[in-house]
Amino acid sequence: MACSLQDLAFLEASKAAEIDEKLMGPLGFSIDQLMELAGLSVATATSEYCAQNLQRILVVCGPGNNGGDGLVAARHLYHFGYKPVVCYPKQTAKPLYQGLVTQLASLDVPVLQELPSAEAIERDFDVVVDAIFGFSFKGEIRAPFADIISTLKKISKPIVSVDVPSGWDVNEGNKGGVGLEPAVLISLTAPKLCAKHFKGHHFLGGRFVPPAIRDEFGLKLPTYPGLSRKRPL
Ligand SMILES: NC(=O)C1=CN([C@@H]2O[C@H](COP(=O)(O)OP(=O)(O)OC[C@H]3O[C@@H](n4cnc5c(N)ncnc54)[C@H](O)[C@@H]3O)[C@@H](O)[C@H]2O)[C@H](O)CC1
Ligand SMILES: [K+]
Repeated sequence: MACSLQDLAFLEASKAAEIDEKLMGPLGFSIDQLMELAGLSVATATSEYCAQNLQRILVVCGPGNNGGDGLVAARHLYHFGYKPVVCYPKQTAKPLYQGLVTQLASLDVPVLQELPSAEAIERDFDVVVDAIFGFSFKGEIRAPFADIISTLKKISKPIVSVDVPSGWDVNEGNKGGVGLEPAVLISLTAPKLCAKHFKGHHFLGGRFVPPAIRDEFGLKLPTYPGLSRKRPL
Protein backbone atom coordinates (compact mmCIF):
# COMPACT_ATOMS: atom_id res chain seq x y z
CA MET A 1 0.00 0.00 0.00
CA ALA A 2 1.40 3.39 -0.93
CA CYS A 3 1.44 5.59 2.14
CA SER A 4 2.25 9.18 2.88
CA LEU A 5 2.37 11.04 6.18
CA GLN A 6 -1.05 12.56 5.46
CA ASP A 7 -2.62 9.10 5.44
CA LEU A 8 -1.46 8.30 8.96
CA ALA A 9 -3.23 8.87 12.25
CA PHE A 10 -1.07 10.71 14.79
CA LEU A 11 -1.30 9.83 18.48
CA GLU A 12 -1.65 12.15 21.45
CA ALA A 13 0.72 11.33 24.32
CA SER A 14 -2.16 10.15 26.52
CA LYS A 15 -3.45 7.77 23.82
CA ALA A 16 0.02 6.30 23.31
CA ALA A 17 0.19 5.54 27.03
CA GLU A 18 -3.32 4.02 26.91
CA ILE A 19 -2.31 1.72 24.04
CA ASP A 20 0.70 0.56 26.04
CA GLU A 21 -1.53 -0.26 29.01
CA LYS A 22 -3.88 -2.29 26.83
CA LEU A 23 -1.06 -4.17 25.14
CA MET A 24 0.41 -5.05 28.52
CA GLY A 25 -2.94 -5.75 30.17
CA PRO A 26 -5.80 -7.45 28.33
CA LEU A 27 -3.69 -8.16 25.24
CA GLY A 28 -1.17 -10.28 27.12
CA PHE A 29 2.15 -8.65 26.22
CA SER A 30 4.97 -8.09 28.70
CA ILE A 31 7.09 -4.95 28.71
CA ASP A 32 10.18 -7.08 27.99
CA GLN A 33 8.57 -8.37 24.79
CA LEU A 34 7.44 -4.96 23.55
CA MET A 35 10.79 -3.37 24.37
CA GLU A 36 12.67 -6.12 22.55
CA LEU A 37 10.49 -5.67 19.45
CA ALA A 38 10.70 -1.87 19.66
CA GLY A 39 14.50 -1.96 20.16
CA LEU A 40 14.95 -4.42 17.30
CA SER A 41 13.00 -2.14 14.96
CA VAL A 42 15.14 0.79 16.10
CA ALA A 43 18.28 -1.21 15.28
CA THR A 44 17.05 -2.27 11.82
CA ALA A 45 15.95 1.27 10.88
CA THR A 46 19.23 2.70 12.22
CA SER A 47 21.26 0.17 10.25
CA GLU A 48 19.29 1.01 7.09
CA TYR A 49 20.18 4.68 7.62
CA CYS A 50 23.81 4.04 8.61
CA ALA A 51 24.55 1.35 5.98
CA GLN A 52 28.28 0.48 5.90
CA ASN A 53 29.80 3.93 6.20
CA LEU A 54 28.45 5.08 9.59
CA GLN A 55 29.81 2.50 12.03
CA ARG A 56 30.50 4.24 15.34
CA ILE A 57 27.18 4.75 17.06
CA LEU A 58 26.65 6.55 20.37
CA VAL A 59 23.34 5.46 21.95
CA VAL A 60 22.19 7.93 24.62
CA CYS A 61 19.62 6.34 26.95
CA GLY A 62 17.17 8.07 29.28
CA PRO A 63 15.62 6.85 32.52
CA GLY A 64 12.41 5.25 31.18
CA ASN A 65 11.31 2.78 28.53
CA ASN A 66 12.59 4.97 25.69
CA GLY A 67 16.03 4.43 27.26
CA GLY A 68 15.27 0.70 27.45
CA ASP A 69 14.56 0.66 23.71
CA GLY A 70 18.01 2.24 23.25
CA LEU A 71 19.71 -0.45 25.38
CA VAL A 72 18.04 -3.20 23.32
CA ALA A 73 18.89 -1.43 20.04
CA ALA A 74 22.57 -1.14 21.06
CA ARG A 75 22.75 -4.92 21.59
CA HIS A 76 21.23 -5.63 18.17
CA LEU A 77 23.48 -3.04 16.50
CA TYR A 78 26.50 -4.85 17.97
CA HIS A 79 25.26 -8.13 16.49
CA PHE A 80 24.66 -6.39 13.14
CA GLY A 81 28.39 -5.52 13.11
CA TYR A 82 28.32 -1.87 14.25
CA LYS A 83 30.38 -0.38 17.09
CA PRO A 84 27.88 0.95 19.61
CA VAL A 85 28.81 2.81 22.78
CA VAL A 86 26.01 3.46 25.28
CA CYS A 87 25.66 6.50 27.53
CA TYR A 88 23.22 5.69 30.34
CA PRO A 89 23.51 8.38 33.03
CA LYS A 90 20.44 7.63 35.16
CA GLN A 91 20.28 3.89 35.61
CA THR A 92 17.45 2.07 37.29
CA ALA A 93 17.61 -0.93 39.61
CA LYS A 94 14.67 -2.68 37.91
CA PRO A 95 15.71 -6.22 36.85
CA LEU A 96 14.69 -5.63 33.20
CA TYR A 97 17.16 -2.74 32.86
CA GLN A 98 19.89 -4.42 34.90
CA GLY A 99 19.57 -7.42 32.59
CA LEU A 100 19.92 -5.22 29.50
CA VAL A 101 23.06 -3.60 30.93
CA THR A 102 24.52 -7.02 31.83
CA GLN A 103 23.85 -8.21 28.27
CA LEU A 104 25.77 -5.20 26.89
CA ALA A 105 28.65 -5.84 29.32
CA SER A 106 28.83 -9.46 28.09
CA LEU A 107 29.45 -8.06 24.58
CA ASP A 108 32.04 -5.53 25.82
CA VAL A 109 29.79 -2.70 24.67
CA PRO A 110 30.93 0.27 26.80
CA VAL A 111 28.23 1.78 29.03
CA LEU A 112 29.24 5.31 30.05
CA GLN A 113 27.68 7.22 32.95
CA GLU A 114 28.56 10.60 31.47
CA LEU A 115 28.12 12.03 28.01
CA PRO A 116 31.43 12.69 26.20
CA SER A 117 32.07 16.34 25.28
CA ALA A 118 30.68 17.72 22.01
CA GLU A 119 34.25 17.68 20.59
CA ALA A 120 34.76 14.03 21.57
CA ILE A 121 31.41 13.03 20.05
CA GLU A 122 32.33 14.80 16.78
CA ARG A 123 35.67 12.97 16.72
CA ASP A 124 34.68 9.51 17.91
CA PHE A 125 31.19 8.87 16.53
CA ASP A 126 29.39 8.86 13.17
CA VAL A 127 25.80 8.85 14.47
CA VAL A 128 23.99 9.44 17.77
CA VAL A 129 20.86 7.48 18.70
CA ASP A 130 18.61 9.57 20.92
CA ALA A 131 16.75 7.20 23.28
CA ILE A 132 16.43 9.83 26.03
CA PHE A 133 12.71 10.59 26.22
CA GLY A 134 9.64 9.14 24.54
CA PHE A 135 5.94 9.74 24.93
CA SER A 136 6.03 10.32 28.73
CA PHE A 137 8.28 13.40 28.56
CA LYS A 138 6.68 16.45 30.18
CA GLY A 139 7.64 19.98 31.23
CA GLU A 140 11.09 21.55 31.27
CA ILE A 141 14.06 19.27 30.77
CA ARG A 142 15.58 18.41 34.17
CA ALA A 143 19.14 17.48 35.15
CA PRO A 144 21.19 15.73 34.00
CA PHE A 145 19.37 15.68 30.66
CA ALA A 146 19.19 19.46 30.16
CA ASP A 147 23.00 19.57 29.78
CA ILE A 148 23.05 16.36 27.75
CA ILE A 149 20.51 17.70 25.26
CA SER A 150 22.26 21.06 25.01
CA THR A 151 25.58 19.26 24.28
CA LEU A 152 23.91 17.08 21.63
CA LYS A 153 22.44 20.22 20.04
CA LYS A 154 26.01 21.42 19.34
CA ILE A 155 27.12 18.44 17.29
CA SER A 156 26.86 18.16 13.52
CA LYS A 157 26.67 14.36 13.39
CA PRO A 158 23.24 12.96 12.46
CA ILE A 159 20.86 12.09 15.28
CA VAL A 160 18.40 9.20 15.10
CA SER A 161 15.54 9.77 17.56
CA VAL A 162 13.53 6.93 19.04
CA ASP A 163 9.76 7.58 19.04
CA VAL A 164 9.98 11.31 19.90
CA PRO A 165 12.84 13.78 19.34
CA SER A 166 14.02 14.37 22.91
CA GLY A 167 13.01 17.71 24.38
CA TRP A 168 10.01 18.04 22.03
CA ASP A 169 6.55 18.45 23.50
CA VAL A 170 4.98 15.12 22.54
CA ASN A 171 1.84 16.77 21.19
CA GLU A 172 3.11 20.13 19.97
CA GLY A 173 6.67 19.70 18.70
CA ASN A 174 9.90 21.55 19.42
CA LYS A 175 8.49 24.32 21.64
CA GLY A 176 11.01 27.10 22.19
CA GLY A 177 13.55 25.17 20.09
CA VAL A 178 14.94 23.41 23.19
CA GLY A 179 14.74 19.90 21.74
CA LEU A 180 17.00 17.95 19.41
CA GLU A 181 16.67 18.29 15.64
CA PRO A 182 17.19 14.71 14.45
CA ALA A 183 17.93 13.65 10.88
CA VAL A 184 15.90 10.47 11.44
CA LEU A 185 12.81 9.69 13.54
CA ILE A 186 11.72 6.12 14.28
CA SER A 187 8.12 6.31 15.49
CA LEU A 188 6.94 3.27 17.44
CA THR A 189 3.43 1.81 17.14
CA ALA A 190 2.20 5.02 15.41
CA PRO A 191 3.66 8.53 15.04
CA LYS A 192 2.97 10.88 17.93
CA LEU A 193 1.32 14.26 17.21
CA CYS A 194 4.66 16.10 17.29
CA ALA A 195 5.84 14.03 14.29
CA LYS A 196 3.67 16.23 12.05
CA HIS A 197 6.44 18.85 12.44
CA PHE A 198 9.28 16.44 11.59
CA LYS A 199 10.88 16.92 8.17
CA GLY A 200 13.67 14.30 8.00
CA HIS A 201 13.75 10.52 7.29
CA HIS A 202 10.80 8.96 9.10
CA PHE A 203 10.46 5.25 9.90
CA LEU A 204 7.65 3.43 11.64
CA GLY A 205 8.66 0.50 13.86
CA GLY A 206 7.05 -1.70 16.48
CA ARG A 207 5.24 -4.26 14.37
CA PHE A 208 3.08 -5.70 17.12
CA VAL A 209 -0.26 -3.89 16.93
CA PRO A 210 -3.24 -6.27 16.82
CA PRO A 211 -6.38 -5.31 14.82
CA ALA A 212 -8.34 -4.65 18.05
CA ILE A 213 -5.98 -1.81 19.01
CA ARG A 214 -5.75 -0.49 15.46
CA ASP A 215 -9.54 -0.24 15.24
CA GLU A 216 -10.21 1.05 18.77
CA PHE A 217 -7.67 3.89 18.41
CA GLY A 218 -8.39 4.61 14.74
CA LEU A 219 -4.78 3.93 13.74
CA LYS A 220 -4.04 3.99 10.05
CA LEU A 221 -1.00 1.76 9.82
CA PRO A 222 0.81 1.24 6.55
CA THR A 223 1.62 -2.21 5.29
CA TYR A 224 5.13 -3.25 6.26
CA PRO A 225 7.11 -4.58 3.29
CA GLY A 226 7.77 -8.33 3.54
CA LEU A 227 9.34 -9.37 6.81
CA SER A 228 10.64 -5.88 7.55
CA ARG A 229 10.51 -4.62 11.12
CA LYS A 230 10.36 -1.00 10.07
CA ARG A 231 8.53 0.96 7.40
CA PRO A 232 9.94 4.08 5.70
CA LEU A 233 7.24 6.80 5.63
N1 LIG B 1 3.84 0.54 22.51
C1 LIG B 1 4.98 1.12 22.26
O1 LIG B 1 5.11 1.85 21.28
C2 LIG B 1 6.09 0.90 23.17
C3 LIG B 1 7.02 1.89 23.33
N2 LIG B 1 8.01 1.81 24.23
C4 LIG B 1 8.87 2.94 24.50
O2 LIG B 1 8.50 3.48 25.75
C5 LIG B 1 8.47 4.90 25.67
C6 LIG B 1 7.66 5.49 26.76
O3 LIG B 1 8.24 5.03 27.95
P1 LIG B 1 7.98 5.66 29.40
O4 LIG B 1 8.79 4.88 30.35
O5 LIG B 1 6.52 5.76 29.60
O6 LIG B 1 8.52 7.12 29.29
P2 LIG B 1 9.80 7.86 28.70
O7 LIG B 1 10.88 6.91 28.35
O8 LIG B 1 9.29 8.78 27.65
O9 LIG B 1 10.30 8.78 29.90
C7 LIG B 1 9.96 8.60 31.25
C8 LIG B 1 11.12 9.02 32.11
O10 LIG B 1 11.54 10.33 31.81
C9 LIG B 1 11.44 11.16 32.97
N3 LIG B 1 11.04 12.51 32.55
C10 LIG B 1 9.85 12.89 32.05
N4 LIG B 1 9.85 14.21 31.79
C11 LIG B 1 11.09 14.67 32.15
C12 LIG B 1 11.70 15.96 32.16
N5 LIG B 1 11.05 17.05 31.75
N6 LIG B 1 12.99 16.07 32.56
C13 LIG B 1 13.68 15.00 33.00
N7 LIG B 1 13.14 13.73 33.07
C14 LIG B 1 11.86 13.59 32.63
C15 LIG B 1 10.42 10.46 33.85
O11 LIG B 1 10.64 10.80 35.21
C16 LIG B 1 10.73 9.00 33.58
O12 LIG B 1 11.86 8.57 34.32
C17 LIG B 1 7.97 5.13 24.27
O13 LIG B 1 8.17 6.44 23.82
C18 LIG B 1 8.76 4.09 23.51
O14 LIG B 1 10.06 4.55 23.22
C19 LIG B 1 8.24 0.57 25.01
O15 LIG B 1 9.57 0.24 25.04
C20 LIG B 1 7.55 -0.62 24.39
C21 LIG B 1 6.16 -0.36 23.94
K1 LIG C 1 13.84 9.93 22.02
